[in-house]
Amino acid sequence: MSVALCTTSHSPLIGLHDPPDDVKAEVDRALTEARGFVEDFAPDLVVIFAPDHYNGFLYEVMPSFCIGAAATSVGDYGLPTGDLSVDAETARLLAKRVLDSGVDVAVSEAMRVDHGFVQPLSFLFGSLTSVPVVPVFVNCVAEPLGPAVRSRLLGSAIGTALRDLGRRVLVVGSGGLSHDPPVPRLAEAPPEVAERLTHGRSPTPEQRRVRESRTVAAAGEFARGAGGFRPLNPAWDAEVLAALAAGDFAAIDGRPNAWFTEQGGHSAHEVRTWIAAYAALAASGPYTVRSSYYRAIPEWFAGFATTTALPVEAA
Ligand SMILES: O=C(O)CCc1cccc(O)c1O
Ligand SMILES: [Fe+2]
Repeated sequence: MSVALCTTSHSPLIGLHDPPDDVKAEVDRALTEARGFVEDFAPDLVVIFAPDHYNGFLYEVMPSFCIGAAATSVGDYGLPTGDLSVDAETARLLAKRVLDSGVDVAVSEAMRVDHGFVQPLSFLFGSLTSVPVVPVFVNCVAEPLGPAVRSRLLGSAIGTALRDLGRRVLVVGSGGLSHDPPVPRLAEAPPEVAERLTHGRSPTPEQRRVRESRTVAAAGEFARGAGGFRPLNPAWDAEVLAALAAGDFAAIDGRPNAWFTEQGGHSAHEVRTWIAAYAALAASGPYTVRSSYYRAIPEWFAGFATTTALPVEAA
């Protein structure tokens, strides 16, 4: 078996509210390089760790982690709808192995996923059905959150199980780094928003359109330095990227959730998906980062990074 990694920030504002052409071209080059890396590796299985933004996972039941044995895209922000080509048998096997390791992962036979999963999959593979995939949801926004170290243990358990599969597995992490876009929070939500965070899994197209145009408007304000949003934090982003590149999980394991929120903003918890993906890679031994791109892109409301990595002996 062999394993490779690609982690990338996502932003539904890509294509809807773009930065200047030179920045867009620079990101396009970085993403094209990542796609080339994935094509060269030619995975026969993709394990993707990604968050959700109250589209597929709501407070009706909010697991910390969930492995999907079937999954459908809700098609938020104009992204493709429809089923992912989930490798159900492998998903169920990985869930069993994760549970055996002592991490209480939930399972779903009907998972719904949003741009957190769909954007990297569409970008890296051109469709949701090009490669067999195991989707792994990591709760990164719905408080209360467990400690970040649990995502490392989840990733580590999955990486250990992957070693026995005899497959070519690409692990993907989707999200981060520092960013604090206007995702509602239950503790501060007025009743109608709390209702939506709990039960609102089927918004009308009009409700979706209104919500998404609010995100675009907020990104416009943020890019102009208005709106009172928490700034991006390139120094913190660099610190996290360096720790992951070095396999220095100890630098992150002991951090309280407040560290992520204070340094990177509420959505910075999305780096849990990167921690899980890097831990899955680390289960196959020492690794080396092959490419690492970073730029703070306020138009996309994101400290935006994309990395690729391989085990040392394969690099
Ligand atoms: O509409 C939402 O719920 C949030 C959208 C969103 C915006 C910027 C960066 C992200 O990672 C992200 O998810
Ligand atoms: Fe996100």
